Amino acid sequence: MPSLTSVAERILARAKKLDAYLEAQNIAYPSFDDDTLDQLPNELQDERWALGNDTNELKQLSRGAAQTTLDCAFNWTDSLGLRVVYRYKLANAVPLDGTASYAEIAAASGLRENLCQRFLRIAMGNHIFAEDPETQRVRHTAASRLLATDSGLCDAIGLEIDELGPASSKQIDVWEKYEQDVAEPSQSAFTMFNETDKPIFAFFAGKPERSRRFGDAMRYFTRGETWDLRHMLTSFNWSSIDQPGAQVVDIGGGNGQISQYLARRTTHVHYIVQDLAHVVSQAPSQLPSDLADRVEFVEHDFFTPQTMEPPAAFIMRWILHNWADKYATRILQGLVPAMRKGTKVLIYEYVLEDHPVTDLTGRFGFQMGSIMTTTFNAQERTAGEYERLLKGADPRYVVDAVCRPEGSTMSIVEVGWTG
Ligand SMILES: C[S@@+](CC[C@H](N)C(=O)[O-])C[C@H]1O[C@@H](n2cnc3c(N)ncnc32)[C@H](O)[C@@H]1O
Repeated sequence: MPSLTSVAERILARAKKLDAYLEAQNIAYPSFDDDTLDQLPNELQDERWALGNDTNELKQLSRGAAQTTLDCAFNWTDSLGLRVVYRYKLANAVPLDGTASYAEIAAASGLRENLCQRFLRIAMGNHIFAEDPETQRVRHTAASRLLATDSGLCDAIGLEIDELGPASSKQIDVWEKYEQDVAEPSQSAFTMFNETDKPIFAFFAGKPERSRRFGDAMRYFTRGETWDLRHMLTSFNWSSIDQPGAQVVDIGGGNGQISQYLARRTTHVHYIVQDLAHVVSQAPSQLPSDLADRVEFVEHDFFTPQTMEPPAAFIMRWILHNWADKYATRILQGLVPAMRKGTKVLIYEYVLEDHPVTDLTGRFGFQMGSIMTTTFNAQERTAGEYERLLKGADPRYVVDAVCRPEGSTMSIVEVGWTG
């Protein structure tokens, strides 16, 4: 194990690099009032996240085994503080460039003054809001200001703290009531918590605001460079299938976002977006008219066998991770009647590392996995788990490559067919 000093020196070297850039560009050092590190160029953003990872390591080493584990156990109190802030819209009760007393925040939010004070002070422990030591008036920090001004961030936080986090409290009850390999989306922690037997999206059908928040939160989480669809282009050789007459089937393709993107970057391929009737009936109205002859929407339930001629490829983004192995197997078996030698299945998913990850940025996949379990009784998978899933669905499936391009969150599992 490196000495504390050597970890600290790594941190110092990274901090110096960031400071040097800020100084050269005349940008202020970051503070809890002004998150200037967002202005770093892409190549230094990696350095910034590495600084956070090293700092977290030093923090855990210095707090020690017992206290670090207790910190983990006490996380729920921070979550509760943030949930109170979110639910009572306390960020909107403080002027963006001024201050408010606890009594004023209480009057604006409807939360009792003593509760405002107690829970805002919990949030302040994480530099979400600050209190003037003399007047005890509350002002914004960079974080609390974002809660008042960035609706995407607010929805992302709301989904985690007010929807999925509370639902996860039922996870162990689900295993005890059903079985540990429960596969039904209608028997998830989410459904048990919400006292429904409807899977999440059917449940949301009667709840437009929760449904909107879910959609907007997903858009927030998947914005930015590492999610950019351009990574799809470098993770597979599209020119190998871009021939006259070629067809690509976008399984559960929703509004056809992936197919539209690929249609603009390939010349010949015709894209068939398959989805359920209610999606397929709406999606074509959002299709740009210049893509009308390249992208087609067809109703197809992916649990039923394909009846079309073998296409050049099937693509699936964010499909298999929503389903337990039992159902993911059926989805893959549904493709079999349209598989021939040369047909590809391109699974575009987060592919989980097959070892524990301790750095803060790399833990994302495991967090996603917990979300899939709580919500659908599903999971993220490692490359080995995809391989086993495919072989179990049909031994003629073969994993040709797993490619995660530099800078990409997502990977393509490229699957062939031995015939
Ligand atoms: C998480 S979304 C992914 C959408 C799209 N692939 C994308 O990456 O933007 C899952 C999609 O699967 C579709 N879906 C769910 N059950 C389905 C089924 N039985 N047959 C076909 N599509 C289904 C949903 O309507 C939704 O469009």
